[in-house]
Amino acid sequence: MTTILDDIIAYKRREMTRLTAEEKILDRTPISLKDRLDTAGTMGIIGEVKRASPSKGDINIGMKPDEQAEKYAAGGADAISVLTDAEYFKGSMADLEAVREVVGLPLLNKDFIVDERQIDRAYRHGADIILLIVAALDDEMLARLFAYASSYGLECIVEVHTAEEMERALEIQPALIGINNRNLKTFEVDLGNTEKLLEAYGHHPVHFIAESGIRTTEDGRRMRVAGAAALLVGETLMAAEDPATTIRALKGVL
Ligand SMILES: O=C(O)c1ccccc1NCC(=O)[C@H](O)[C@H](O)COP(=O)(O)O
Repeated sequence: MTTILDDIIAYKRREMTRLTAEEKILDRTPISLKDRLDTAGTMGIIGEVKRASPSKGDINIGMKPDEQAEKYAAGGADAISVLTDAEYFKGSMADLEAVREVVGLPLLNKDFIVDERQIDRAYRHGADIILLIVAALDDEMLARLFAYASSYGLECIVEVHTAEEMERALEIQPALIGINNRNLKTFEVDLGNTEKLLEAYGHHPVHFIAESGIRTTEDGRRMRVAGAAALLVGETLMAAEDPATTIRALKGVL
């Protein structure tokens, strides 16, 4: 049986055939999230701009990504994540650009990367960080895309959900590893996943980012105690009346 992740990746491969390779031009230095987390005294927060998702359907289709990101920045977010996939998340590269226009924070192009051309595009549209989902890539492709992103100075959040994926991620020695609490096959969310994986792997010299399902300051505290350096928060901030206050509360969890 195919999963939603299989469907998304198949769609991405088809989408890539419409993207042409462009000359690689290095005309800016990406902003580092790693450097920021190296010196952060509080929990790092990556606020996500998310219009819709496969698990929730429409979240806030009509929101203005630049205004949403400004609210996150006002609350002290350490980075902004923008979902750019159109088919499943109703995002776009225009959303990423709109956010780039208004914030000077590290900017994550959150998409399902299977091809170098997506990395060219991320850099051109102002991203500082890309996401590499271990479950979507074989070892050779993971290493190749990681090296290609690094050649632009882009950082990678290497995303894992299982111990096996963690082992594969550590092989390429990334500075940032995202642990997804959402099972992308079943959509089940379990914060215990970050706790379990950090108990086994938290000693590695990596900034671990707890992703998905963070709703309350108690959730944030759990992730901090487990050893997470940062939280990636989407739906909770999209639903918050005052996202800046929610971010301040999450930053202060310990
Ligand atoms: O959010 C989904 O439904 C989803 C489904 C399939 C693949 C990826 C998905 N989400 C991407 C993410 O990683 C989350 O948007 C991110 O971690 C924030 O999660 P949340 O705070 O629960 O919105």
